[in-house]
Amino acid sequence: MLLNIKNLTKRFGGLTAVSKVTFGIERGEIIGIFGPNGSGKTTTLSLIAGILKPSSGEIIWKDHDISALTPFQVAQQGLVKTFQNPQLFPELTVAEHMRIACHLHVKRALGVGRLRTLFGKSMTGDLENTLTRKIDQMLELCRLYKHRNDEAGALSYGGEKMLGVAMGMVCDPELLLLDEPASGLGHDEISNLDAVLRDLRTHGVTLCIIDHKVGFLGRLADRSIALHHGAIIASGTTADVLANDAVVTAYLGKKHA
Ligand SMILES: Nc1ncnc2c1ncn2[C@@H]1O[C@H](COP(=O)(O)OP(=O)(O)OP(=O)(O)O)[C@@H](O)[C@H]1O
Repeated sequence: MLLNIKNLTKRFGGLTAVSKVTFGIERGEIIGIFGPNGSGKTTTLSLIAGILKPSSGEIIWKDHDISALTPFQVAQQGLVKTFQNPQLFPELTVAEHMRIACHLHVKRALGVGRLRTLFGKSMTGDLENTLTRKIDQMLELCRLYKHRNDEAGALSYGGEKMLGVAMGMVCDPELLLLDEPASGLGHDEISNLDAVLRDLRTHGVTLCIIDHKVGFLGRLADRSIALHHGAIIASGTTADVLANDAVVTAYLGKKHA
């Protein structure tokens, strides 16, 4: 098991946002997390990414408990979270954002030792060229290469969200945690996202995805969990979870096509 979450609990004062959540993720899987607004999805991902600290429970990554690590230390271990709405600089280009993600997340936070791991032994030659190659590769993967010299302010909303994914990918995650990557996207943008995420998996990345879009995540995720009031109410194959009576009642409100 790549990641093992055991009895994960997060309380904000008197509110229990995440309650004894237990699930695992195998390498190469795409895991979906469903649930109505306020059910604890983002809090769960933020706990895994080290952005929040659990009130109790364990987050075991390759046999080590990472629940006390900082977000940078968690990223160093290979777990990276993207944000629902990435905060971009409108006047900087797509490539410049990627460079910021490289330098901030990789060079400064993760250290030169990690850079060597990322870019291989040849890195000692020309770091700039290596970084540029890495950035171009990730922009190609995320279908953003043709926009590399465009200012972020000129991107569509879908392009902005995809840049957030690309910036996460340049940190070379083993597990990418995606917070509502399809929210606000149109049909064509969702098809594009679907294709990109499948390519990321082929590229060797394990994915854990929150989304409200049942059709999108239903097609993509191998397995899913459904949360309600912070607790898991169903888990299993995505088709089984979406057909589960408790999920239909709590989340979907009615049977879906
Ligand atoms: N920092 C915080 N302080 C206090 N309460 C919080 C905090 N963050 C989240 N909550 C509460 O915890 C509960 C779970 O929130 P969370 O954002 O994890 O839900 P969600 O399932 O991601 O919802 P959505 O689909 O609307 O994004 C909600 O009741 C929310 O108001």
